Amino acid sequence: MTAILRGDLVARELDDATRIEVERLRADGIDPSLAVVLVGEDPASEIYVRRKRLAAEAVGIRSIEHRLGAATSQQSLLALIATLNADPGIHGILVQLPLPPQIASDEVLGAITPHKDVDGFHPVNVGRLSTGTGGLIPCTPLGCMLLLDRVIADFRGLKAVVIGKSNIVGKPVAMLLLERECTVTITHIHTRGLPEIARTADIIVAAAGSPGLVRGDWVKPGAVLIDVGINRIAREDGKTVIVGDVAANECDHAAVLTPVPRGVGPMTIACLLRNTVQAARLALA
Ligand SMILES: Nc1nc(=O)c2c([nH]1)NC[C@@H]1CN(c3ccc(C(=O)N[C@@H](CCC(=O)O)C(=O)O)cc3)C=[N+]21
Repeated sequence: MTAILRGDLVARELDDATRIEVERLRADGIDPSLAVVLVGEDPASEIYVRRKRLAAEAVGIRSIEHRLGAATSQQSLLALIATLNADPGIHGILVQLPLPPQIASDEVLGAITPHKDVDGFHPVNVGRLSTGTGGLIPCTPLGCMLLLDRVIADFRGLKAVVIGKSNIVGKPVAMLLLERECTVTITHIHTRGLPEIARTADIIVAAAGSPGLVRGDWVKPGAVLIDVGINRIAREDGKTVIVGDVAANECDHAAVLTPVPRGVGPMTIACLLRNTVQAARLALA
């Protein structure tokens, strides 16, 4: 029988620790503050930005939102980022993705000063992750590792298969698994023989953005499944539901599975808040 690893419950514990850290920072004269920049009116982004604001306020982090129109130029966005970089009262900066087509995301993400880059997407933080030299760790990959820490005591030598090669999840989570001395195979939906490769895994991190991709016969008995997928699909009754990348109903021979929703998603937000207090602590140094 599969153990369901509820990310929303683990996130709540993380938030309790973050709340205490916020109080400590306040006592040291720092009011941890997160600036979230939203460009355009993407409905999913609205949901996530709202969730981030509510979660930040619940732990005492000041959340400031900057909403720009969909036609905003890259230059105007870069000017706002420069202002936020220079503002000593702002400790974390997050520019909600995706951005409208006229804006080059990598230029924008590269413009955020690395010590305020609470997404961990800046090349400096990516480099620090790759070399294991500190820095801010991307929220979803960090959330995956904190969930795995709940069920795995010793990672050394375990076989991990990451499905998905995005800069946001696939590549960084593979690095974190490597740091733990797993043997890591990074795959993607075009990988030939993907089911056979997945079947060798003690740990599967499914981050391909492909609903129900990981079938039951891709999973060896006793494997641990981290489902990062957040796929919105329309049901027969026309309602939109969120499903993961794992065909959960076929995987009751797995040892552990994170559900979608209430799995990795809430951990992403909890780790954003944790990164924000880490960045604020840096401001004290
Ligand atoms: N610069 C940037 N950083 C991000 O971290 C970032 C982003 N842009 N763009 C969009 C993605 C997506 N993302 C999620 C956050 C929380 C949930 C989450 O809490 N999901 C709930 C369900 C939410 C719902 O009902 O839709 C769950 O899985 O239980 C999901 C997805 C952060 N993102």
